[in-house]
Amino acid sequence: GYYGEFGGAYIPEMLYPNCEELRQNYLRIMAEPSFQEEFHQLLKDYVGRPTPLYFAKRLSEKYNTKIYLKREDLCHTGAHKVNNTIGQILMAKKLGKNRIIAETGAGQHGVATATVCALMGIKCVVYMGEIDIARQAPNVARMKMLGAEVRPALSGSRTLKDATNEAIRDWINNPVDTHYIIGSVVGPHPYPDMVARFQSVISEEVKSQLLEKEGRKNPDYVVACVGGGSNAAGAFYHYLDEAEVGIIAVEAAGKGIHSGESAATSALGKVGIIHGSKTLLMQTADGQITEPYSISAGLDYPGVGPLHAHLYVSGRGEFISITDDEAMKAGLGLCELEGIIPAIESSHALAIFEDRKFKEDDVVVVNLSGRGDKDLQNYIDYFGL
Ligand SMILES: Cc1ncc(COP(=O)(O)O)c(/C=N/[C@H](C(=O)O)[C@@H](O)C(C)C)c1O
Repeated sequence: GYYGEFGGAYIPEMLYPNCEELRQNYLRIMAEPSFQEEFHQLLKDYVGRPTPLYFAKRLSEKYNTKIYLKREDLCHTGAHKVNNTIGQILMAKKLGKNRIIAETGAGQHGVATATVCALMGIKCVVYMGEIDIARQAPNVARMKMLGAEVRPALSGSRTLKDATNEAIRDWINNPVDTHYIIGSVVGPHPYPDMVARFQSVISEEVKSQLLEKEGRKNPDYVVACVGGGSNAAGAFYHYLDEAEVGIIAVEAAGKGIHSGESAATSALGKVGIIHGSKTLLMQTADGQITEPYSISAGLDYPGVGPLHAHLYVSGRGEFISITDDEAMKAGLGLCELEGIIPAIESSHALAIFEDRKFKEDDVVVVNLSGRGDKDLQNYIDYFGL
C-alpha cells in the first residue's frame, strides 16, 4: 500500500484488526461480479452517472484554450463524494457490518454517507468539527433529515482533523459491527487505494467522453482541487501512466502560503504520519499537526493523500496553490460565464486559468467536484449579495 515512500498503515495496535480485515478482503470483494454489477447499477440509476463532460465555450473563449468541465456537481448529493460512499456501503454489507461511522468537514462526505445509509437502511454516525457544524449548517440539516446522528467533535481545533480523530477512536471501540467510511484518499492502507478505485469512475468516463468529442482519449491536462485528494485521484487515475497527460493538482493557499493561514500541504508540508498514513503534512518543528486554513471546508485539511504526496515529490504532478480570493472570484466567474454555481473547493481548480496559461489548442479537463448550494452563505458574505 505504498506510493513511492508514502502510504502504509501506521496505526495503533488496537486498530490493526479492523484494517487487516479490510486489507485482506477489499480487492476480492471489489472483483466479485455481483459487487461490480450493483456498484455500477447504483452509480447509474441512483447517482446519475455518467456525469456530463461539458465543453465550457465562454470560459474557453475567455482563457483562449479548450476547457471541459467534468460535472461531478451533478451527482446525487451534489458532489463526487457519493461515488466513494456507494462503493464503501456495499463493501460494509459484504463484510457483515451493521453500523457506519464517518468524518466530514465541508459536510459533503457526511451527506454522501448519510445518503447511502438511508438507501441501505443502516444506522450512521457522522463526526463533524463543531466549527464546521456552524459553517456548513445546510449540510448538517441534510444529514439529520437523512437519518444520521451528527456528533460534534469538540477536541483540538474542532474541525475536520478532530472529527477524523474521534471517528478513529469510535472505530477502535467498535471493531466488529462498524465500518468506517473514510471520505478521501487518506488514512491507513487500504483506504487510499480503495477510495481512489471507487472514484476512478470519473476518469474512466472522461476517456470515452473525450474520444467521442475530441477523437482522442487523452486530454493535454487534467486539473482538480486537492483536499484529501479523492476527486483528484479519480480524475487522474486512468491518466497517471499516460506521460503526455499533464496532471495539475490545485491546493488551497488560504490567505497566502506565507500568511500562516493556509492549507497548501505540498508547499508547506513535511513528511510525517497523519491518520495512519505516511505522507506530507503541515506540522510544527516538534511534529505536531499545524492548524490549516481555507475559506473552503473541503480543502481545509493539514495532510494530503499519499498518492498526491508521491505525485508532488516525483514531479509527475504540477502543484498550484490558489488563495481564498482567487477561488471566490473564479467561482463567481463560472456563474457569470456558464450559469454554473460551483462549490468553493471546485472554484480553486477553476482559478488557475488566471495565471497558468495554456496553448490555444490544449484540451484541459477540469474536475468540477461539487456544486455551490452548500456555499451560498459564503458567496453572499464575500460578495455582499
Ligand atoms: C465539493 C468538494 N470538493 C472537493 C473536496 C475535497 O476533498 P477531496 O476531493 O477528497 O480532495 C470536498 C471535500 N469535502 C470533504 C467533506 O465534505 O467532508 C472534506 O471536508 C473532507 C473529507 C476533507 C468537497 O466537499
